[in-house]
Amino acid sequence: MTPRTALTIAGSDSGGGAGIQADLRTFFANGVHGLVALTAVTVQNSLGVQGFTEIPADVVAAQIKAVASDMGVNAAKTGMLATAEIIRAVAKTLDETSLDFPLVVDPVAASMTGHSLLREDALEAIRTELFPRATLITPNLDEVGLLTGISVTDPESQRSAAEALLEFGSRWVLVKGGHMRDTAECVDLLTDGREFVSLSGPRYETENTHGGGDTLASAITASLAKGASVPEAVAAGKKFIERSVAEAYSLGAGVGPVSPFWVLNR
Ligand SMILES: Nc1ncnc2c1ncn2[C@@H]1O[C@H](COP(=O)(O)OP(=O)(O)OP(=O)(O)O)[C@@H](O)[C@H]1O
Ligand SMILES: Cc1ncc(CO)c(N)n1
Repeated sequence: MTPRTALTIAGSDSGGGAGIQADLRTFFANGVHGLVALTAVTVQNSLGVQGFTEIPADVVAAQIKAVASDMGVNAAKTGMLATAEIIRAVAKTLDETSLDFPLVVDPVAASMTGHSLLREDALEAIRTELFPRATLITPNLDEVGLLTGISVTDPESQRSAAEALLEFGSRWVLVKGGHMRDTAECVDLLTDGREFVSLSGPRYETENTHGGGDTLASAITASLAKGASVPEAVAAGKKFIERSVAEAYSLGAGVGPVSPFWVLNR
């Protein structure tokens, strides 16, 4: 049987734990065929990002057109987009394909070690060009701060930030709480302005969370590709990332990756 398809528009992580590598292994683990529009090649390992080179914007656009016109896209996600020019090309191409698939925008600004994955001015382009086209956006707390100026420290500020982010035009917002390190639970807040869903799970004691945000967003995208509603897809994504953090492994001298391998032993 032909599986559903999910498209990732994102960068490559030479360390294999984040970026398109995280997306493809998560799509596979969720029974979805992964399609790729590569935006950048990063040079990185467990210690951080040493640099990146972006793919020309017209080549990013051509990759999206090639797969969308021939293979069909059931859902898509964006990760590292590198430059404002690529972001504009992605927005234009998504409009031109005029396919009605759900779009998850993970506004990746920096790696977890703090290295920038976006040229200056590009986060603003994600906000203006992609958020209005997004079914769901999935910022972490650092990205929430950059986008809204709100510093999330508790459930009230998490809710205010979610409401402020909705103003940028996406249908749903998921404010991830992984970076609120002094809480016993990891609480992510999902809202469309009417429904507020607090997704709570244990915070595992591990330093190895490389690729966690990408894995969550791609697990959500895979569920959307299979026809789930946004609340269903986010709940499934949260379960998926929880197990993947619980089974994260050390690799290299720095931060190891979250692991989707647990699905092989189910
Ligand atoms: N230690 C942990 N234990 C359990 N779940 C976690 C842990 N850390 C993060 N998570 C969950 O992982 C997902 C990603 O959250 P986070 O806020 O860390 O995003 P992120 O910063 O984009 O990820 P990263 O930069 O690590 O790729 C969220 O669902 C969050 O609740
Ligand atoms: C290529 C790439 N995309 C996203 C992230 C964020 O996890 C990363 N470290 N590298």
